[in-house]
Amino acid sequence: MSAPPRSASLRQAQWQPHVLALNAPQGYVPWLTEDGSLTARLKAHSASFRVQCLHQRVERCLSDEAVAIGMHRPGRVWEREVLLRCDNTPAVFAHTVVPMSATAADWPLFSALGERSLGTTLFGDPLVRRGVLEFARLREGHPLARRARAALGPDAPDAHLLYARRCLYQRRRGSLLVTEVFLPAVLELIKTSKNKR
Ligand SMILES: C=C(O[C@@H]1C=C(C(=O)O)C=C[C@H]1O)C(=O)O
Repeated sequence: MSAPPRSASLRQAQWQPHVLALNAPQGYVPWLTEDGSLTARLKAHSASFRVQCLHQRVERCLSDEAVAIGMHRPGRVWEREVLLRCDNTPAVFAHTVVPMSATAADWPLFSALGERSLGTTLFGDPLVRRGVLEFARLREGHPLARRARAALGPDAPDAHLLYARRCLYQRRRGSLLVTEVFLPAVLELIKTSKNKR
């Protein structure tokens, strides 16, 4: 099978289950592999936490997430993108997609989340099944790297390698894929949290 054209490979990340393969900065690993809610961890490491909802609308899913959410090819999904802000500094850019086949019975709270954290609806719901975490380094050309930088505006860091993780959640007959892109500010949170010990 011929390799995808170079532009296609730039738009796709190599998602894998082994965080150590990323060679991420040491401080990142416990955050990337956080088993609980990332919201809870961010709240514990900051004086104020806010979910800034960038949009929630129907979009076409990314080429490297279609199969993960059970679609044969990229198609229409509900897409939610947010910045998680710690002490008003963006720490995580999060991108969530839900196939249009899902019903309100599958994800009853998703459509009206607004600036409440998605995590508060996923963790603690006995019907939600969480899949395995996958990890990737996002190249500058990856759509989520581009969107994260666009969301940061003039404060966007220089061409940093962005480390990301994603996880598939299932509830009744619905799937929901959450991808979290760790912004360089998380490293500052990690350093300050270490200094507080
Ligand atoms: C899944 C969680 O929810 C967080 C909040 C999100 C949102 O509000 O859209 C998206 C991703 C997460 O970082 C979590 O807290 O672990």
